[in-house]
Amino acid sequence: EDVLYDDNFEPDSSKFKLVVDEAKAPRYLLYDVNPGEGFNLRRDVYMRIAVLVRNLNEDSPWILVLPPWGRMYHWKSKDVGQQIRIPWSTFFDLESLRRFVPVMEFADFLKISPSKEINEVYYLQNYKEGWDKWEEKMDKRPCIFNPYYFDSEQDRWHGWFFGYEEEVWTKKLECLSVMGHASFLKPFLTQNRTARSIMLDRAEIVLHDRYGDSVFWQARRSMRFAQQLRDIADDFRREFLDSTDEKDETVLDDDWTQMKRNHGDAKGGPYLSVHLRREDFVRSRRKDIPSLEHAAKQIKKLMTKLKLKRVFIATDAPQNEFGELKSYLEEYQVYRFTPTPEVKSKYKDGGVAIIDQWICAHAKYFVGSRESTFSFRIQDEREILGFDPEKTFNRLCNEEDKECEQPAKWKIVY
Ligand SMILES: C[C@@H]1O[C@H](OP(=O)(O)OP(=O)(O)OC[C@H]2O[C@@H](n3cnc4c(=O)[nH]c(N)nc43)[C@H](O)[C@@H]2O)[C@@H](O)[C@H](O)[C@@H]1O
Repeated sequence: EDVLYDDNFEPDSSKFKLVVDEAKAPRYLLYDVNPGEGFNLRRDVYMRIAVLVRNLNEDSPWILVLPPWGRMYHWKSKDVGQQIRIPWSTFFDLESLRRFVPVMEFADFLKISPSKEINEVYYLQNYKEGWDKWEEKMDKRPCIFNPYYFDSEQDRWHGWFFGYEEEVWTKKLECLSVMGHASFLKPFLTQNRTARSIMLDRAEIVLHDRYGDSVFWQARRSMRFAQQLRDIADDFRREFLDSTDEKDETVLDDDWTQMKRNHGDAKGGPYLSVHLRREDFVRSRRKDIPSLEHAAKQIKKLMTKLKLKRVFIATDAPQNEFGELKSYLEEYQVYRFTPTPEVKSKYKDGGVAIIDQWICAHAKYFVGSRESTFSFRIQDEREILGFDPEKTFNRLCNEEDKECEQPAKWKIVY
């Protein structure tokens, strides 16, 4: 059964900054991440793969196929229907992504591959025996764990495939033990000339090529949130927090490639923003997560120091915990974003998380939670907007943690 690719399909290629060799048909790189990982770690994995695909495009055209969002452990809302097969355009601005690397939605990939086959799937894994010395290497190995299942009648492998498990399949599945950076896979991918579409599952196994360099930041800057979500967050800022881009000096350039800010350019709105990570972190990071009362104490101290009246709380806490926190902060105006049923059903838990992040990104001062990638992504956003790092790289501490070491300052590089 041949895979019928439409070679003329170019997803809005006018925006590509990359020179795509017209003579060669593009190839497709797909990826997925360990099901246990949350939204913001997945965004980090996207960056690793986007840098790889950009690197691949230096030699021949490759398109990164965006893995639909879903089946996320933290996305628990029951009132919004099943949270699977969510396209990237719900959350991100595809035009911005395409200024860094050619991307297409998985649903569009399926349209141009009617047989619904992904030619080859490589399930990445660590080395079973562990390692003494870190060195870049990869080897085909027996699978340590294999979540795919084989249909011997049809000679096909099936698996989750982003919620398309009924339709999508592959003939070839292999496990690859890898220790290395994302672009270490480049020779493996380019020397394989037969497969038009290749998927890397468990892509979080590979590392960033160069964490924190200018290419890393280009990938990060390209991940602009969808306009519709930014609009909802901006309306909330205007209505409740006396915050607009003009006043706060956070106006965005339309094209991120043209945008360059110095630290301190952004002033931010007259409120403190807090990312208070609760839920599973309360149990799994007992030493880091403060009690609600102690969180309130730290918030009060900041409010006094910064002479602010308003505080915005982004949190995954249930409403009763939020109520408790609020009760300790009676002298202040305490806000939480609560979506209307329409917004919730349209944008779901992921969209609400983004709205929270965008509001946090625009405050005069931000304080987050230790080792939460949700807080990290807010920090990067503030670096892009041009805040003073002192007003960004802060965290709440547990009452027992007397040192209260503050987060590393990963400053933007252009
Ligand atoms: C246990 C670990 O937790 C790690 O979580 P961590 O880094 O905080 O951050 P995330 O990877 O984003 O996962 C946390 C999820 O919880 C929800 N959430 C957390 N904080 C907020 C908030 O302030 N507002 C809203 N609206 N939602 C929030 C949201 O769905 C978010 O994607 C994962 O990345 C790891 O993969 C792993 O699962």
